[in-house]
Amino acid sequence: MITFEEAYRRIMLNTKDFGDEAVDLMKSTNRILAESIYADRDFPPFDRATKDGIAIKYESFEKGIPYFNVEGVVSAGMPQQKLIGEENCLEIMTGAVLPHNTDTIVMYEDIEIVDGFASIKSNPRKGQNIHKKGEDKKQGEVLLEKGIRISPADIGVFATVGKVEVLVKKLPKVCVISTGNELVDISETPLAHQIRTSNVLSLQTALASENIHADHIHLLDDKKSITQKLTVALREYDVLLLSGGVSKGKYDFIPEVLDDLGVDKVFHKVLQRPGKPMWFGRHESLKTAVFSFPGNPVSTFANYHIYFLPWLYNSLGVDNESEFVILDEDLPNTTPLTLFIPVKTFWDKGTLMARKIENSGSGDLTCLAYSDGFVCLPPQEIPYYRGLLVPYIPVK
Ligand SMILES: Nc1nc2c(c(=O)[nH]1)N[C@H]1C(S)=C(S)[C@@H](COP(=O)(O)OP(=O)(O)OC[C@H]3O[C@@H](n4cnc5c(N)ncnc54)[C@H](O)[C@@H]3O)O[C@H]1N2
Ligand code: MOO
Ligand SMILES: [Mg+2]
Repeated sequence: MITFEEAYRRIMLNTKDFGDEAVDLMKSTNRILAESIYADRDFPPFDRATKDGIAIKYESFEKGIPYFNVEGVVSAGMPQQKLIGEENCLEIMTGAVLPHNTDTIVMYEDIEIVDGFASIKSNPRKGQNIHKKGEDKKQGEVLLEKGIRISPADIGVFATVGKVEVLVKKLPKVCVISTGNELVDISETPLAHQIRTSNVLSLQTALASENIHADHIHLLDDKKSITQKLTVALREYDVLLLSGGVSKGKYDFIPEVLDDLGVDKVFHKVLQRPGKPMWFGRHESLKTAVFSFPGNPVSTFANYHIYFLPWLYNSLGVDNESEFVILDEDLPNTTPLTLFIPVKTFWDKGTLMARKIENSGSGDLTCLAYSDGFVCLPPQEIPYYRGLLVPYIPVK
């Protein structure tokens, strides 16, 4: 059986670029930007008033002129105006273009206007209250780098440069597949020997937060129908995420059927808990990636985060930054397995700490609802002790 590190390495050797696509900017949040965004003009594009007040020529103030004749009012949205008399002023509003022949703005709070004449009560500085053309960015400068995850703030940048559509990384077409005769729909009342399906709903929801709207197929424990449905699914999707039917049981047909259908096994079973019977493979000609997660709910959920998400991010060209937390208690690992322990994190004096969520094993799905990630503890003779920094896989 291979180690977790080896399984992870093999998964990362099988990532795939799904190409790029143009999408409406309003639908691009959380997608990965596939082009760099440049300033189409200087920012700001003109000398912009930053205060409501009057625009003057500073030289006139320096000369000691006591009253400035108000020539008119300039508002945002007006083309550039001109101060005619150098010793006069123009009232100006925030966002307006600085008029010709002016170089300084004095805000209303620092002036008094009586009968069309403004007097200045403060001591203005030459050039004050003006956001200079090109001060933020020059035309042609990179505003956003290719490869970032698009945030609402980035939408504002797209809008300001007129990017109605942006190029983003294409997402894979994903199908989540549940298996098992014991599973019934959530709308049904299960009989004593049945349970409601839950794993695939968690997976679909997790995928939705990656902007992936996955289809769902259910497979009964019957080899013939599994073969038929997987034959179609392998052709229709880029990625299959299966849950269950992958262990040693008499009805765990998945590895066998995948093999029959020509999916090349990259590995089956990993020295880890939960999630040991994990199977991963790829169909050479169809290029479908198959993640077959062990059916116990914690195993499916953990392995989605441990293997699938890093694979997805890598395929999309996103940096997969490692995260760490500090243990709030001693956690030994005397097994030969890498343990992924569900934890609840909390901040303590600026440090992110993690405390184990007690659970009765990988069938205990309620523990997932109380945790917000897994700590990763590879086999080690001495116990992991309180205060130690350990790798952390946040649940997304
Ligand atoms: N002889 C052995 N038995 C088992 C081993 C082993 O190494 N040798 N491994 C155990 C481990 S670890 C796990 S994890 C499970 C994995 O089993 P399968 O992948 O074959 O999954 P199933 O048998 O189909 O189901 C297991 C368990 O999970 C429940 N389940 C499955 N799908 C769903 C779903 N969509 N929603 C909710 N719950 C689901 C299912 O009802 C079972 O209770 O094998 C151990 N056995
Ligand atoms: O890995 Mo199983 O996931 O231990 O129950
Ligand atoms: Mg089984």
